[in-house]
Amino acid sequence: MDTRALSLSPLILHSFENPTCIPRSHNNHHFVRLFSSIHINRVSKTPLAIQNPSPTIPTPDNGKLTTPTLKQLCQTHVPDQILLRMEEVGYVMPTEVQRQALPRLFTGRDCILHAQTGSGKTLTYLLLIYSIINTRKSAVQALVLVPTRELGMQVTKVARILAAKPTGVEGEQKSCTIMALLDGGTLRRQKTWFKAEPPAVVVATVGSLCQMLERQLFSLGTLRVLVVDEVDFLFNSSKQASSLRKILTTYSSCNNRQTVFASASIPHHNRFLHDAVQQKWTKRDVIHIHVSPVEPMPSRLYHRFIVCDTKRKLQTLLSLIQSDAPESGIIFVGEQSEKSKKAGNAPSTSLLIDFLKASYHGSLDILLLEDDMNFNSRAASLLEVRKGGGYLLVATDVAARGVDFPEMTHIYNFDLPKNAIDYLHRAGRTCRKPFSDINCNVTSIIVPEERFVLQRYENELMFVCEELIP
Ligand SMILES: Nc1ncnc2c1ncn2[C@@H]1O[C@H](COP(=O)(O)OP(=O)(O)OP(=O)(O)O)[C@@H](O)[C@H]1O
Repeated sequence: MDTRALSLSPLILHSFENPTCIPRSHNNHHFVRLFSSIHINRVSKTPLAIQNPSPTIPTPDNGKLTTPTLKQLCQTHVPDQILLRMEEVGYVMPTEVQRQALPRLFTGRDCILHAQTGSGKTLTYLLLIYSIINTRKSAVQALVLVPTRELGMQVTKVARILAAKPTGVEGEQKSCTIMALLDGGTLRRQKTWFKAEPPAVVVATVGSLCQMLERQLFSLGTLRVLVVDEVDFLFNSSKQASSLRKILTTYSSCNNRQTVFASASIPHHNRFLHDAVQQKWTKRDVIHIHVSPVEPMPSRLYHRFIVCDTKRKLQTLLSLIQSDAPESGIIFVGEQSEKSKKAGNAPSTSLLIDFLKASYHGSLDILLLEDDMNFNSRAASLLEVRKGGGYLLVATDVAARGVDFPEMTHIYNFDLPKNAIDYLHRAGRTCRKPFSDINCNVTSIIVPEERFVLQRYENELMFVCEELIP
């Protein structure tokens, strides 16, 4: 998968329009900033090189141009109660994706939201949802599709935080109801809820939603906004892709709804845009908002690797943790193969947990999150993580997509991810505080034969990995 060729295409078009701006190096930060806000209408193949696409507004006192606050960006679109709440929980200035996307989303255009991990895509689409739904109407008006239960719980939580009544606001205004319809939940309660009064917003995993739709427990006929988060992951999943297609075309129509696809990675995005229109998943004038196309990972993220032989990997990891002294860290481990399971071997996650419990004497708690755990144990691990206080989370890629761990400072790839996209999402569990200047680290522990694999990821994602000498 050559992600680089595709993510560079906007640059090539822009450089063509402005021959004096052709960059010398893709790692040049000035260049990255200069080109961070280019938009291309790929369907009509019309390059729209917009340097500053969202409004800058004059301040009343001195007439200088300044960046609008989130509230100013949303003011005439999102209800005041949500805006008050948004500021109350600390969302004051927009992140780059919010600044670029919100004015366009409020015009009703379908959109592909393509921006770095931790850049604030969730708040972007939730503000769109709140700008559209009518809380007095008793119907499902917005649907957010997510790949995992963990991400669904997180999105539901943020949506409910925003919908809660702001402090000091009196009155009986009806607040927005948000239902989580996620794998591993019991659908009985949701069935009763649907019958009594349908929620305005549903956050769902594809499997659970389809079960409800197939049993005709509700329909998507009243849908006004459909968001597909981690869209590339969902379309890549053999279990979920065909159901997702059905939701996009059979159960609902793109003419009745505004559709948003979001992810930090949309490989072959030109092709995806083309397909989205052809298959009628979106309307023809869908826009692609691509923030930082030449810097797909946050610039505060430092990438390192250390080479050792397989037998020394555990000891090397321990030495790294001791010298880094992370506030919190995730140790990513590959999933156990079916062959290894059949042979009765213990999974690497268990071996690692046992090793750390025996050899690590620091202050961090050691936790586990993997696919094979039941949903309750997974939720318990996440709850511990969210309490804060410092932990080392041993995890498979179930923790790599979308999950927000704001306090995370270090990622360790005990096993290399399978591809560059997985590297990007694992790395993206750090550097998740917009406007912070704290640097974070991703360290891969590799055997000599894996150096070329990591090199390939560096080329595809355009980052430099520094070697640590043991
Ligand atoms: N305007 C803002 N001001 C302050 N914090 C923000 C703002 N917008 C988002 N955040 C915070 O930034 C963090 C990352 O946001 P979010 O989870 O939406 O990232 P994302 O773009 O969806 O990342 P990923 O691609 O990894 O899913 C969250 O902790 C969120 O609360």
